[in-house]
Amino acid sequence: MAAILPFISSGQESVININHITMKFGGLTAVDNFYLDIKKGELVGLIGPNGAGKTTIFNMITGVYTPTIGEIYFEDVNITGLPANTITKLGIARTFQNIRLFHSMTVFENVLIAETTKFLDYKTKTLMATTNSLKGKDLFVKIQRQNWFWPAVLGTSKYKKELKKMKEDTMLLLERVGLAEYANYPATSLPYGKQRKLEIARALATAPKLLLLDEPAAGMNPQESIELMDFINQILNDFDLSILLIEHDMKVVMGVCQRLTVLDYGKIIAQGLPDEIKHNPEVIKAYLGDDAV
Ligand SMILES: Nc1ncnc2c1ncn2[C@@H]1O[C@H](COP(=O)(O)OP(=O)(O)OP(=O)(O)O)[C@@H](O)[C@H]1O
Repeated sequence: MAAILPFISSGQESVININHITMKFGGLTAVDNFYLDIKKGELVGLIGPNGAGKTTIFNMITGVYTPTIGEIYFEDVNITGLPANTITKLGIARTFQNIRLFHSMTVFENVLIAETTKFLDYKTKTLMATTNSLKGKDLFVKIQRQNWFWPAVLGTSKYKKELKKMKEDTMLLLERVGLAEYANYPATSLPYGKQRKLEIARALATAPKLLLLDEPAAGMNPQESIELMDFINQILNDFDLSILLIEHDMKVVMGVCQRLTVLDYGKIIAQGLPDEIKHNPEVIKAYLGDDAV
């Protein structure tokens, strides 16, 4: 096996430090002793064949799963096992492999609902995170009607002020990501590439410091992938972010990532710069099989 060179620290502050985490599902070890340190402003790629454990790592970072072994530190806070909504509030946002927009809402409303999560109380956030039967507008209406939250604030000047600010922030965000002209369009009427962009915009509305992107180029045509690369670079700079990117499209991975970690069967098989990874025999073997090396 080729040597795994440790990443040489740039001396910058870490945004996240993943400290040797393992995730077991019964007898299956989906992730085995995974570690990664991401610095502020970095864009790191997490790649590997299907089933390698990439999404499971996102699920551990975001609180969907608690690692069987190991710890995760976000800005020096141990977030291992914290509820997902607390982790969002601390500053980690994600997108999913399959687009998860609120279908019956407009572009504006999709971002507004994420803006509101900055203001909603714990119970409301839990409801949003756990309500599977309600979608889109129905969910929004239900949240607004909750007699343990909204009546207390509805009509008060504080609420009105906050709502006004949320709407302004939503419009500002849509302008910054180039979606303002579509604000009143139904979200699902947008072309596929723009729906992906909207999903990322919705994640940005929670003001993350770390953004996890799970296969954002999936299903995109070559032109949309090129635009996505520009967009990822733009938000990295404009929103003062760090990004961890899962992606199968190697053109996108090699085009935007500053360094890469490669997984196979839950284990790290290589870490390094894109050019080093491209020629790493272990990586070529994992993707193409023994005959390739
Ligand atoms: N909740 C779960 N229960 C049992 N097994 C699981 C669970 N979640 C994931 N796995 C298994 O863990 C392994 C890693 O899955 P994971 O989805 O993390 O891989 P991946 O690298 O993201 O794959 P892909 O590129 O296809 O999305 C797979 O064998 C998967 O079947």
